[in-house]
Amino acid sequence: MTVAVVQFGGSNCDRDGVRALEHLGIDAERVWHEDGLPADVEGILLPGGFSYGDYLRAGAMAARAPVMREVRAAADEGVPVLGVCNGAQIGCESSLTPGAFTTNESARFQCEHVHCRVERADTPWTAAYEEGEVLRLPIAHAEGRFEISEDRYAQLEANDRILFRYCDADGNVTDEANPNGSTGNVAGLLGERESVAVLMPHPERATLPDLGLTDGAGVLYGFDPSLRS
Ligand SMILES: NC(=O)CC[C@H](N)C(=O)O
Repeated sequence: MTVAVVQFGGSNCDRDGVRALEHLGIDAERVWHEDGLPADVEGILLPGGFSYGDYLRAGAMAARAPVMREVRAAADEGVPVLGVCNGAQIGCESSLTPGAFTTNESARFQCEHVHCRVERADTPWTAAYEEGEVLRLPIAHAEGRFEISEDRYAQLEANDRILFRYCDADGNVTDEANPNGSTGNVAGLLGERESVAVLMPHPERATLPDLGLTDGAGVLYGFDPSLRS
């Protein structure tokens, strides 16, 4: 299993992604977007950062890079694709996942630890957890507010595509526990296939024990569930 961590100009979590994946025993390599995906790619991580300086809208320009056509084709074949933070913004901008990530309610960049509730534990990205489990994860974004029209939100819920919601330490999904004003406290969601997911919190920054938090490792095991203990 080799995961391609796709680096755009301005990505800054690509190395963190590789380190976290390798810590879990998952082979990973950084791939410069202009070089295209390796032919034998088995997983794709769209890492966090500030691709193209977040100009226009965060993720908007990277979403239009030619490599994203390859990412879409791989996703359609069932290759697991995970977008983290700026990667989540790229995922929504390229319609791998519905909705959009826009400016935080605070209109500020927020770098803090939050709680997230696992909404379903029967997907590759969440099978390491219990449904309702509360995770402690870092966020670091200025444009993390998930927005979607009312009817598409209803569809998301009806199709059970919400993976994580911001919550308090006891798992209550409240306005106070919503760090950025996201619709429905949504912190992560699935694409059309369960093998495609995006989330704003950073699982790769909560995997290496030296960093203090390890709750994110379960998400990364989505690339290779056989390694999960
Ligand atoms: N950590 C990141 O990926 C940053 C996300 C994005 N550039 C923002 O500030 O919204």
